[in-house]
Amino acid sequence: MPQPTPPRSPSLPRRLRIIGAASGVGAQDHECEHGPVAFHRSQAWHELEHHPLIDWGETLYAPDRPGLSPLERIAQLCARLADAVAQARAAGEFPLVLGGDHSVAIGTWSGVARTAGEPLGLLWIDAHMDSHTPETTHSGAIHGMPLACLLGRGDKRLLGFGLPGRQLLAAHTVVLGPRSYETEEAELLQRLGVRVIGAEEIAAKGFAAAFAEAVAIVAAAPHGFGLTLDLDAFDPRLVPGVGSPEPDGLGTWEVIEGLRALARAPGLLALEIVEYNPDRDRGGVTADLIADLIAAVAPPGRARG
Ligand SMILES: NC(=[NH2+])NCCC[C@H](N)C(=O)O
Repeated sequence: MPQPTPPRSPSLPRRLRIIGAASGVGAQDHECEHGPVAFHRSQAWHELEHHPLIDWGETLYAPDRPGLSPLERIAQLCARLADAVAQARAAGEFPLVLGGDHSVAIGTWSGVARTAGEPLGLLWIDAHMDSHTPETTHSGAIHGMPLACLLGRGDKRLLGFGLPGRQLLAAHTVVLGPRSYETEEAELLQRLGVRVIGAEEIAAKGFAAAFAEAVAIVAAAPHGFGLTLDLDAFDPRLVPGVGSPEPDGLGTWEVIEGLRALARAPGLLALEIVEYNPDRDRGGVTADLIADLIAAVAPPGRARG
């Protein structure tokens, strides 16, 4: 049985285990629940699955029993997801969670923090801030709340999957790319001391400089860090298959290049890609991008053929 990888060792090479988290119930429109299965069936995955160091572990679903509220369904999925991610890490593998709406981040990063034993750094790349609490949300949608939960603020039923209290160190958490948010969530992040590098600041200094600054902050977390990438961070003209498209956004190449560099950073513990909505995809371009993002962090390996 391989031993867990110590957090500060270089991230690569390690086997990458993909865990699908098929939740749509955190959003107003549930279409993202089809994301993991659609990607698993796509031509893009078909080409990637021959990679000798990438495996599809399993796909988890939000339970669908009558009488369960959306929050209870998300809580049950996140509990199982946290365990699956922790198991992958205990087996010495690198977990890559594919969502599903962004509420699944509660499970992913709770599982990673639990195995690290201490709160983490996290780079949150997104068009939104996802930092509402039940008291401040305008929509009631739980995919608008996961970052607040991971910082220890939110409904108690969503806070118990990892470390007691918080899963993240606010001082080593960065939100990169937001261009659609409400005042209350921006205020919470500011109060907690989370660095937010919004779309305007990125436009002013360039993506490469903004990304480098973000990585320097999160990678300085003493017990490791993660990356969660909401596909709606990209410009929907390039990446249409997302749950909550917002005008403008990041280019694809700059982020792929950034991920390539990040994959070599010591301390990167896991990766998450969320909000894939296959219903809105056009000609598979979003699935192709997901495959490119996975390939960017995968260890180099010869194809099994
Ligand atoms: N993961 C996402 N797509 N989040 C969108 C959140 C949008 C809005 N701020 C809300 O709370 O409803």
